[in-house]
Amino acid sequence: MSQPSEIIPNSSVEVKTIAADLNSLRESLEEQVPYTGGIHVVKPEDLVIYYDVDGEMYPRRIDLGNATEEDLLGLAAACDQATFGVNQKDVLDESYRKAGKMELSKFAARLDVVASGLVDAISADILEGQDADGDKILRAELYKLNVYGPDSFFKAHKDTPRGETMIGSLVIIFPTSHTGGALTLEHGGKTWTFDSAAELSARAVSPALSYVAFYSDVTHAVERVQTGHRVTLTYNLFLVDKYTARGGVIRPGPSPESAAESALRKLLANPAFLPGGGFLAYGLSHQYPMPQYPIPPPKQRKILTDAQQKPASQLGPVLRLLKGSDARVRTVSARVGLATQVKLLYHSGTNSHEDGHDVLADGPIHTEDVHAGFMDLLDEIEKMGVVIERGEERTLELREQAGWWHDEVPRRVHDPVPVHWVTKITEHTRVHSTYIAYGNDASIGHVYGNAALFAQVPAFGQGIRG
Ligand SMILES: O=C(O)CCC(=O)C(=O)O
Ligand SMILES: [Fe+2]
Repeated sequence: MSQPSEIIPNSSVEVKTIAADLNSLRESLEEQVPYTGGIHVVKPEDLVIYYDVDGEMYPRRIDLGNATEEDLLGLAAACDQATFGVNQKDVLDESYRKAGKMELSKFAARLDVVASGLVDAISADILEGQDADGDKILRAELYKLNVYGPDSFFKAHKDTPRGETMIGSLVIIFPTSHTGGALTLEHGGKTWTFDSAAELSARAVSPALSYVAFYSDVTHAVERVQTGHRVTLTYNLFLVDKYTARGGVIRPGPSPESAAESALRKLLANPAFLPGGGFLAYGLSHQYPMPQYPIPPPKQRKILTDAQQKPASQLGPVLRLLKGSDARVRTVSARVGLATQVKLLYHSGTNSHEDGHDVLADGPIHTEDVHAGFMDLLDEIEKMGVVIERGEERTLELREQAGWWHDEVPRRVHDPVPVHWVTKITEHTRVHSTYIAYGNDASIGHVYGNAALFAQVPAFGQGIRG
């Protein structure tokens, strides 16, 4: 068995430097904590809520800075039972979520998250990785009031995205006396706990409330409340254009992305790095909604020109919505003069992973053309995109997934474009297509394209490397 040439170590100093620089780029992009939380000092009147009670003519007033047990029981009694979303339906299931909820039409909160500085406080963290001079700000829209009495909880879930530009959620926890009800968050295999009750009682600042904001793709749960009442307001967070946003606040100062930027500049200045050009590739660390792809009927497709058929823009909305370290890739790349694009990575191999190629496409594969089975599908995949080199990192990864490997015998001759995977491909954001697979019987086969970020690097001596 001989190893494929691409993973034979080359002892030249240049190659070592490339590995070290790729490593600093990778480390600088390491996943940040996907939430932010703390205590926010407010004015006494910010803790006041007016709410309707069925059958009563006038609203009631509750001061959540000084609420008695009786006041809180009154608020809890005015709530409906909280539901949660399953397959676009609201479901009531007390084994999954036990809490009271009040719709926007039934209450008015004095708290103004923009004026009180809370949106500013979370923006620096939630917009981390976005371009400091960028034109995006956060808008918080009040969504609901919840009351978690004794034994209330909400099991692990992700919040339903409301609209294309929703980036996360903000939860405000009022300083009512309670224990338990910590929020646990999970992302990328790591978990965090934010115990707002403990935070509030540990800090003797008053009046103050506790807040936590997290990205939409973060799984979270509210642990059982042991005593007292945990009263919250939840807000949906949208990423909006600074110039068109109503009443927004511009995020504070630039956050330096300098480590990533200098590693990238050093790579580009190195003549041995992608000498003939290629791609820097980054797996997405967050999840994004993928647009739905209507497949044009065959007759209409015949008369479309190539340019009209070009589906590159279909992935454009994902690029605009990038969060956290994904956004940082785009920002840092732009600073050094590299444009990034979201593309789909298809693999034209069989289950052994070792054969076949990595293929980059600007849109989902047109599987409706595939009628002759699996090999025809592989052809179709290779025709519709750019075949890229595996590179050392990805070859090792595929080999690990397969659990074994053998000599690589390419199925066809190609001219693969060199690529360096800075961070591993993920399966958070993928497009799924079906095709008709012929075996003993015709059946439906499935093929996935995983979205990732790609920066096209010019050949040494050209463009920004000139
Ligand atoms: O109350 C919290 O901390 C989180 C509530 C929540 O996850 C939700 O309402 O979707
Ligand atoms: Fe939630």
